[in-house]
Amino acid sequence: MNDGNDVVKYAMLTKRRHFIFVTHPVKMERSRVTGEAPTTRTRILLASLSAMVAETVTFPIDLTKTRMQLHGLGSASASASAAANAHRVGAIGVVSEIARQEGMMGFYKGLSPAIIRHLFYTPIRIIGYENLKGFIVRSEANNGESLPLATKALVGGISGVIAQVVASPADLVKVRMQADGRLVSQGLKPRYSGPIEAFTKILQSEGVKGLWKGVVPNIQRAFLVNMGELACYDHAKHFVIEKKISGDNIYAHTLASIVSGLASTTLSCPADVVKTRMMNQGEKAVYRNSYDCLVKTVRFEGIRALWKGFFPTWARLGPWQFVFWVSYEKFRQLAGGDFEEKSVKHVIFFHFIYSFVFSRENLETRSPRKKKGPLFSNSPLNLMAEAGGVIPTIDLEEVSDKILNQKIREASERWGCFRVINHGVSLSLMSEMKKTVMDLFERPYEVKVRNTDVLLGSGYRAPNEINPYYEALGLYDMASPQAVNTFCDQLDASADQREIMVKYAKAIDGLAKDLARRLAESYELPETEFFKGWPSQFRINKYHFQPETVGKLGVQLHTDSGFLTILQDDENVGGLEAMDHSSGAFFPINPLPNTLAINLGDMAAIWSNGRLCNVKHRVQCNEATKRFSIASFLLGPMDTDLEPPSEFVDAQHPRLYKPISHDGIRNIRMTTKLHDGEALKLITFE
Ligand SMILES: O=C(O)CCC(=O)C(=O)O
Ligand SMILES: [Fe+2]
Repeated sequence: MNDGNDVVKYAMLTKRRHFIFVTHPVKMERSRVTGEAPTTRTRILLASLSAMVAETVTFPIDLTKTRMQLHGLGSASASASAAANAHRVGAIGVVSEIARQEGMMGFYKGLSPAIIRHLFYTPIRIIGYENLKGFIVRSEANNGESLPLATKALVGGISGVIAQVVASPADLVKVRMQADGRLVSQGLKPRYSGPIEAFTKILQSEGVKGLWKGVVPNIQRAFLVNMGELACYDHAKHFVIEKKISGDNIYAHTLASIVSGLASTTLSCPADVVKTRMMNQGEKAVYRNSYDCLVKTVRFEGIRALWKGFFPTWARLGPWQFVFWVSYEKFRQLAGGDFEEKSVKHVIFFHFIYSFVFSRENLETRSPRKKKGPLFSNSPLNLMAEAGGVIPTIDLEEVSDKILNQKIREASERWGCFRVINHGVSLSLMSEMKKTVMDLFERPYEVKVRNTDVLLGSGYRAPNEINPYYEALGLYDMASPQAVNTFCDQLDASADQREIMVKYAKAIDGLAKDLARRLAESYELPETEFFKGWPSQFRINKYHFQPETVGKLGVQLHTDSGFLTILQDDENVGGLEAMDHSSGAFFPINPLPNTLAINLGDMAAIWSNGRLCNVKHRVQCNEATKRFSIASFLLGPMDTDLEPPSEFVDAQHPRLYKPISHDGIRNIRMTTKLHDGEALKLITFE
């Protein structure tokens, strides 16, 4: 069964009548033993089968990784706080949780879309590589000479690119179905019933072009991965055989696959880092393009930053390549004999079973959180948060302090934001304050500019070119009655307004400190007044939303730099959105009268050694109505460096951030323009 293809022509037959992978010097002639070699069609099927085996064997690793992210347990791309949480439960905890709650089959949810993708991607790149190489060898004058590694690398890269372009729709279907799985895990309805429906729906709603969304970063990665994988496997294998380290057997295949796993991880890691950063930078572009991102990452964080997340990537690529190559070689051996006909049929049968019969069983169709999980149990608080995609609401009059503290901690770790009711700030004070705020913005420009900065950016901000709909007034430090009075003087506030301001500042400051203390208590820390002497900043915001601003951003995606923010958001006009740090999805923080919204900021992530989530949020214009909000920030130590209490640091939770004051973190944010929490990456320990 030889279709005379080029690889076959130059491949080497071993004594056991099978071909080893691709061409090689010295023994380049065609075999005279049988002439039997797997045809292109057979090799496509064998590569598919091997990819299925590799995907099936290593899928649990991927699933564990995804689950860790869902738990907010971090990965290369998740936030630093998530990464820190990862230490707490870790991969072993997640694995045993899946096994306990869902049994062995729990490890294989979502396998089908992942396999479908490989049924396109892997055979194309493997057979593409083999055939393309055979073609080059044939056209070379020195027929029979080995190709240099660089040529192999190029051929590997090109094959990967072609495969990725063809497999892109399948890749998209896989990604969408996995995202669907997350919807299901949050109690929401999935969008697609299986891969076929996903494909047709994407085609209908997004057109043919929609099927190739995100193809560019993916082909960049495919180039690097395949350059590493195909060329290094090929080269390493022949090296091992030629140097007689091993014969052409499982040992050679194992050694070569280890080399290829390491090489492809090393090559693709920087691309992953750049891709993640580009994708996470939101509307306010920090990096102009991938190259700029690469340069800035190296400049600010050193060259090693490009290999952040090496281990999680390798943990998947390494075993995958090992299983793939060893099975592919084995199947090829078998295909040389009588096995072939039968195996082809088996492969087709397996394709069918895997791809379509199990296709509905996509990732996370049963929520891992339906039962009690170690990190984030399904307390009513959390179910509420997840079912409607709204942040948790916590009643501060909860009878049990212990339960209340626990709720505050859970919400702060998982979401980094929550609403509080029965917070002790009276409704009348809140509405008087709102009226005062609206009135202060009515002052003429000459008056408003008297509200000068104490700290950079603490005073008046007029609408400007970059942000024409946003205006703010503010003061530092709101815990000081004198500073509040100065602010009132600047703005010609009436005696009544002054009184309201002072009362409001006192109430909010008390609440902020109460919440901070409760957090410390929830971790059973001996030092619960850790925030003593920390200043607070106060800012009132006015959004000049108009019909033409609908859909635009009033405030860009950012984290608050301080420890904790209390926000009296507009009770009538929505638009505030927070990002779920584990999925990257935005969810609205809808207005809820008589409540306050709480955000955790950068200082909280530093203090807790990454446990608390510095939530990313933004304000979007949804309607053409003016919006007002009143934000109070408990900042952090001004001129002493903040370090996590020793309880947050141990062997499993190594120290994440270098000690820094609030002023320090603010300066980094200002100079690097990283306002979305990414500045913390610049102070991490390697
Ligand atoms: O206006 C809002 O609702 C949010 C404002 C905000 O995020 C901030 O001032 O830091
Ligand atoms: Fe904010």
